[in-house]
Amino acid sequence: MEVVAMATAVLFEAASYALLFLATYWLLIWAYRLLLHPLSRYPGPFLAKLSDFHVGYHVLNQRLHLQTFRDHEKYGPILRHGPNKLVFSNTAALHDIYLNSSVSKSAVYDLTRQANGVSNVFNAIDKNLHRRKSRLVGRAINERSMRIFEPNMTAQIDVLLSTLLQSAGQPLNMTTLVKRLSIDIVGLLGFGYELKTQTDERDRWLAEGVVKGNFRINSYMNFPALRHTRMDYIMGLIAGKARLKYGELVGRLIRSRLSVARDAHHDLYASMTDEESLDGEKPLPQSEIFQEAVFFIPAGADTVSAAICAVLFYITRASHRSVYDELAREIRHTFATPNDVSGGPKLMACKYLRACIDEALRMSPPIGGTLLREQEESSKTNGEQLVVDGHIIPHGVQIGVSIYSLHHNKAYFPDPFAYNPDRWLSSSEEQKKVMKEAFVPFSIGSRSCPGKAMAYLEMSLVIAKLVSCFDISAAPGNLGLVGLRKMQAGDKGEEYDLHDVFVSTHDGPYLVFQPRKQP
Ligand code: HEM
Repeated sequence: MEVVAMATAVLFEAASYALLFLATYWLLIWAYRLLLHPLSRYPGPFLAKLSDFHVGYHVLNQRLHLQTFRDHEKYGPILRHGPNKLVFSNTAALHDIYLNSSVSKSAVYDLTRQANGVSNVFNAIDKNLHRRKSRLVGRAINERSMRIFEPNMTAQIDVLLSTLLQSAGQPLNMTTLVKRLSIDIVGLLGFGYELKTQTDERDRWLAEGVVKGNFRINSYMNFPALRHTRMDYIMGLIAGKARLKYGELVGRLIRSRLSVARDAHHDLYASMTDEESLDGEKPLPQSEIFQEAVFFIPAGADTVSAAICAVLFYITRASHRSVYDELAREIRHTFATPNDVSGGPKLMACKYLRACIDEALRMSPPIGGTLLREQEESSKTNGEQLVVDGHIIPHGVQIGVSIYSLHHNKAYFPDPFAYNPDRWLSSSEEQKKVMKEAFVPFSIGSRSCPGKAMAYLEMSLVIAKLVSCFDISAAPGNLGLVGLRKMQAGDKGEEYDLHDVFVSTHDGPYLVFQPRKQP
């Protein structure tokens, strides 16, 4: 009995010492981060100075882009947003970070790799590896390739139009329909595969699966502790079933692609193995090519669908009636029927359409978070100094510009919460220059989006065809409010509600489509 009591007392004492040690350890770390850390003089939320919990909480809430904006409003253009992280909201920092050859993607991108460890163009941090992948992927989705791919895209958009014709007069959730459309398009682009989620139920779960996958990687990137603790297990469970299904689907896509000739489709696989494109280089191993094709699903589907739904949301708000009328006038004047809408000089000349798209991308950027970067290893070892917006950045500090905050910075975009396509057309040349410099939905520099040409083509074709084919209005009653963000006191205007999971996800708008009489 006595031995048990003694052992319990010893254990109790050991546990107390361990707790005391842990408490002292964390107190010292927090005191260091608060008072002595090289970033201690930078303003930011108290909790963010001590730990990643501030950012982690808002990441799990899918509202980090909005919180970062609010923190900028409170603390100014330079924000300490983690013990070792600085976030900016101005163009000087944008250039110093993203156009700087001594800066690379942050090591947090490593956390987005698949279990097999193979990297893709998005998470390849090594510059040489990235350059090679980027050249090959870029060729598959540049403007030239898009001209060849356009008939596939148009055929899918026509499926959407026929769905809308069949349900004319009913309120329809555009998030559901546009996500299916954009997934079907990237399936064709990546693998030459007809997923047919617009017309067939089988793979419709993919839309939700992509969101879960994005949520997981975004949580890891912003709150890396999740990756290294048992939380990973919980996150795995959240994404678990979807991940298995995803693996099964990818296997099916690859088997189907390999069962036909290389040039049977104009897709990423054909482009990346084309001798002319390779220009004497060795092709990437098949596993890597398919890794790129798989990445097209989150990269090319949810981004474009967020943008299209945002445009549809803004142009159908009652307060934007004049925007809708002007857009309809331009499209219907340029194209006699929906079938006449195609890529090329006429579509490019639709300046108001482009302004409507750009204004939606500004207010509701599909990737609105902070793309984290850090000083290159080689630059550190050469003893070079990294200077951002006049600040010397200590080695190892994570840096980035919050795209949502930049796009809502009053210094560049007066009245930032007003959806005003005209700002892109009728502002002074000087003001246009200021806005263009601060408008970065596709990011800038060597890691900017190679899918920009495809995205503009898809967004323009969808909006132009819809406006040409239908009279569109917001659904009546409460359904018409789905997608409207609850604004904070002081935010004027109406904004499309995006949930930040790296690539944003969304719901609504619910719209009603009335077919127009065609000539
Ligand atoms: C409106 C639509 C789109 C937006 C707003 C957008 C935005 C972006 C942004 C901000 C990045 C940089 C991410 C980072 O630095 O971590 C990026 C990267 C990328 N995007 Fe897009 N994107 C769009 C559409 C597309 C499409 C249609 C594709 C192709 C199917 C695509 C393929 C990629 C790829 C492959 C990367 C990685 C590039 C690299 O790291 O070198 N994107 N995109």
